[in-house]
Amino acid sequence: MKKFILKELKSFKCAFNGIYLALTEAHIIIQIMATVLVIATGYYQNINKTEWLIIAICIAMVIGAEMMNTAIEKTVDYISMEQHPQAKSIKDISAGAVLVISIVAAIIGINILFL
Ligand SMILES: Nc1ncnc2c1ncn2[C@@H]1O[C@H](COP(=O)(O)OP(=O)(O)OP(=O)(O)O)[C@@H](O)[C@H]1O
Repeated sequence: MKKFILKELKSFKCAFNGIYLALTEAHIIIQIMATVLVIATGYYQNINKTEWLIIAICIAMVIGAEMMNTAIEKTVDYISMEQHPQAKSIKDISAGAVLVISIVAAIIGINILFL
């Protein structure tokens, strides 16, 4: 049991290190700045509990997707820095996934905060 708990704690430590590493990435820093703006606007507009929860899901989806995208980009670059159509497809699809989530999050955010 003790071994299991120690292993879980180590996994948590690695995951927190992942968050720390992500915070050094330009795209993530921009997402964090956007998040601060959204939260400030939420307070200003005095949105209700349900709206805060929906906003929280959107923020987590966008930042989580951006972190996954960064991990995929780093994996591709780690395997090879060589230019290759397959590497381009992988990175473009991954970036496209972030875009899809960001567009939906923006539509939801605009509806809750401004309409
Ligand atoms: N090895 C590669 N082979 C072919 N095309 C690539 C390759 N690496 C990147 N690209 C193309 O360049 C684009 C930008 O790649 P890059 O790795 O610079 O990502 P980015 O979105 O600019 O993120 P970051 O600024 O974090 O590096 C990719 O979406 C892809 O179209």
